[in-house]
Formats: sequence, structure tokens, C-alpha cells
Amino acid sequence: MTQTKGVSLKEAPGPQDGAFGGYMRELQRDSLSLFMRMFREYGDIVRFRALGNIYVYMISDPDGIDYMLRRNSQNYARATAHKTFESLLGNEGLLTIDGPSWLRQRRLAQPAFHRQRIAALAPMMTRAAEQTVQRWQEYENRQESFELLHEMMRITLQIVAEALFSIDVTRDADQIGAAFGSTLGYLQHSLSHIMPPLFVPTRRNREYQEARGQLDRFVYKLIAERRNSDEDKGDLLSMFLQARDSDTGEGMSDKQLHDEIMTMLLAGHETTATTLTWAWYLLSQHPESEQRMHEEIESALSGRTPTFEDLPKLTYTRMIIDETMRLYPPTTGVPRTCIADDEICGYRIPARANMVASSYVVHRHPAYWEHPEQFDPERFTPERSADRPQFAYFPFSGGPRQCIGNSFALMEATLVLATIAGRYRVCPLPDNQVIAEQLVTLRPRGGLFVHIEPRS
Ligand code: HEM
Repeated sequence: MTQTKGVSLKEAPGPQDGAFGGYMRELQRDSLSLFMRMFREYGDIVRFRALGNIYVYMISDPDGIDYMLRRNSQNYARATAHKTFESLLGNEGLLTIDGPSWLRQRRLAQPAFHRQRIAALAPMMTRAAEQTVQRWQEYENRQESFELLHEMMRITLQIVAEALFSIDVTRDADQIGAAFGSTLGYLQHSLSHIMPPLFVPTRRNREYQEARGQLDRFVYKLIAERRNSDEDKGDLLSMFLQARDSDTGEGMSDKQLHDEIMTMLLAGHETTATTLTWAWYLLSQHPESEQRMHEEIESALSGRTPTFEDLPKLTYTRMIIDETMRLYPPTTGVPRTCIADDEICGYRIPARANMVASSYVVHRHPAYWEHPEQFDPERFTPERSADRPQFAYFPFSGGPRQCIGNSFALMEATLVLATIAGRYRVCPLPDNQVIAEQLVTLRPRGGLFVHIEPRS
């Protein structure tokens, strides 16, 4: 793509309709269907009215996305695009800050996600999966069905809390998970409804305040305990506590620590849990893939628990995770706000434009994916991936703001899937109608009810 400065550029194509109200309602209610429709009708770049004179520019051309997220990322702000989350995560955590303060915090957090550190977390991850297998024996004995997303949230919350903050949440996991679920439900609802301010004591407001309060108390207690103990646990929290501002020499405030911890806990568990849930679902719908994965696990592990060293032998299992995130990317789009007038794909992008690159749409782009709706893990073999542009697949986004936890998540998802699949087949209940719903992350609406069968 070339920049043609000084030449008056074309307006991106898009519908002329959408009176004052524009597509806001649809955006809020079912943005995925709207995005797919806009892509089918207008192609790789589309401009449509959200509300009044607020327009959305959706980019589905991998090179245009590369330009926005990587090559010219400094012209596309993220913080303004994540305002909704501020009431939960605060405005001082990695997800909600931009500019120099973001860079400083990102550099501070980066060592916690270093390859060797992540490798050392493998035994803890499989231990969490083993504990789940043990608990599931009760379901097996009683031949009882259960809700799977909840179970996956439990494991991933336990893993991220122990990995980054050295805390054991096995006993609190249900409560914390429920509090996160309830706050996210509120935030999603607030996107499509005009809500009374939080101080108005409606039932919904009270429930939200209560759940958020519970999470806040949990996080501030963790900070206080660690400040009092002075112990260096070598985890992310210790790194944050030891950090000093190079100009002022000051450490991070409790509020800043709170925002970082909440961000990591939320970003680090929801996404991996939904990926695992969709992977189980897709496997149940594709018995030949399930069979192949079982064979790989058997031949690589012969019945034992996987280790970090086993990962290169679990390539098909890993491709299942990749293909799951193609069809059900946990965060379905990457939003940005354009800072100064720009050009993408030969079209004008004005300052303050609301940008979105939807992984849900691009992961179904027929120019890069044959039979896009089909589940086909082998799309991710090195041979078949070789010619695909980098931004035809971006579940973790890309460029400087790409997900800091991507290697962590991929290793975790592969190990958890392999550990549990070594013992059980997961079978959704036949009357469970599965509909994907965006509730911050892309989840099966109402959860996924399953029963398990022991593998012989
Ligand atoms: C399947 C799992 C995951 C997916 C699909 C995912 C996806 C994403 C995406 C799309 C972004 C936004 C990037 C952008 O706006 O350009 C992001 C950011 C982030 N993710 Fe993840 N994520 C996952 C797991 C994790 C884990 C396990 C952690 C932590 C342990 C984590 C921590 C973060 C943080 C802190 C950010 C903000 C990074 C920054 O702005 O510097 N994520 N993630």
C-alpha cells in the first residue's frame, strides 16, 4: 500500500443509509452479523455510520491491518477504544493506557512473560488440569452433567493467579469467577442500553457494585499482604512492587497495582477459558479430528501427564487450538481510534475515526481461507500457512500492542487440552443448542452443558 500525501483521497465504500441513529443498535446487539454483512457487501474496507456523525471504519485487508496495528501503530490509539472497561479495570492498567506510560508498564511486565519463565510454568498448568480431572471423577461416578465454560474458567483463573501473583485461588475461584462474570455481564449490557449512573440504586447497579467491590477487596488484600511481607516471590507482582520511576524514584501506587492486577486476571483467564470451551465443542462435532488428537496424545505421552518438552510432539493438538481461535476468536475485534488523518487501502481515514479490525471476519476471508466455515486444523501446517499474510490470522492482535500473554495462553491451552483429553471425552448434551454470543469474549450463550466419558 502506498501513501499519497496531498492528493485528495476517496471516501471508503459503505451504505448510504442509516439515518441519524445509524447502525448503533445493531452494533451493540449483534456486531458480528453486522460486520460479516458489511464485509460481504463492501469488501476489505467499509465505512458506516454508528450514530450521528460518528463513523466506523472496518478494515479486513491483511495489509491494511498490518499498517494500522504495526507499521503506523503510533497513529492509532487504543485507550479511548477501551473506555467501557475502565469502571472495572481502572484507567492505569496495560489494557487501558497509551503512550509513554503504556510503554513503561509494558517493559516492566515483559520479563514475566519471557520464554524461559513460561516454560517453567508448565508443571503448575498441568497440575491444575490434573486437579480438574480428579474433580471430574465425581461427575463420572454420579453420571452427572455439568457446565463446561465454568470449569474452564476455574482452571484458567487458578493458573493465571498462581503464575503471575503466586496466589492459590482454588477455594475462591468460583466466587471470583462469578464476580467477574457478573461485572462483564453488566458492562456488555451497558453497551446496548442506556444505564442510570452507578449511584442510582437499581438492582443491576447494586449487583454490579457488589461484584466489583468483591473483586476490589480481593485485589487490595493481595497488595496489602505482599507489601507487608516484603518477600520477593520473583513473580509479576514482585516486579511491579520493586519498580521505581526513573525520574521521581517513586514506586507504583496501590491504585496502579490494582488496575494492573485486575487487567491481568481478567485478560489472562476469560480468553483462554473460552478457547478451551470452543475446542471441546468443535472436537465433539468432528469425531475424526478428536480421534486423531487422541492418537497423537497416546503416542506422545503413553498415558502420562504432558510436560513442556512434550509440546513439539503435540502439533495436531496445538493446531486444534489455532483452528478453534480462527473460528471463535475470543476477542472478536481489535478497536483503535485514528489520531491524525491517514490513508488505508487508498481510502481516506479522518482523524478521530473509530477503527476496527475484526478477527472474526478476517478469519473467514475467502481470499485466505478455503471453505472458511469448515473446521480444518491442518490449515495450520507450516506448508499450508506459508503463503498466508500475517494479518489474515490475528487472534492475539499484532504490532506493539499485541497480547503480552500469547505464548502463555497457547502453552496453557495445549497442555490443559492434552491432559484432560488423555482421560476424558467431553460430550455436549444433545439438547444443548449452541449459539455464539459476544459477552466481552465470544462464548456459547448460556454456557455449554456436557457429560464426560472416560477414555479406555
Ligand atoms: C487465548 C487467549 C488470549 C487471547 C485470544 C488474547 C487476545 C488479546 C488481544 C486481542 C489483545 C488486544 C491487543 C490489541 O488491542 O492490539 C490482548 C491484550 C492483552 N492481553 Fe491477551 N489474550 C489471551 C490471553 C492472555 C493471557 C493468558 C494474558 C495474561 C496472562 C493476557 C494478557 C493481556 C494483556 C495484559 C493485554 C494488554 C497488552 C498491552 O496493551 O500491552 N492475554 N489479548
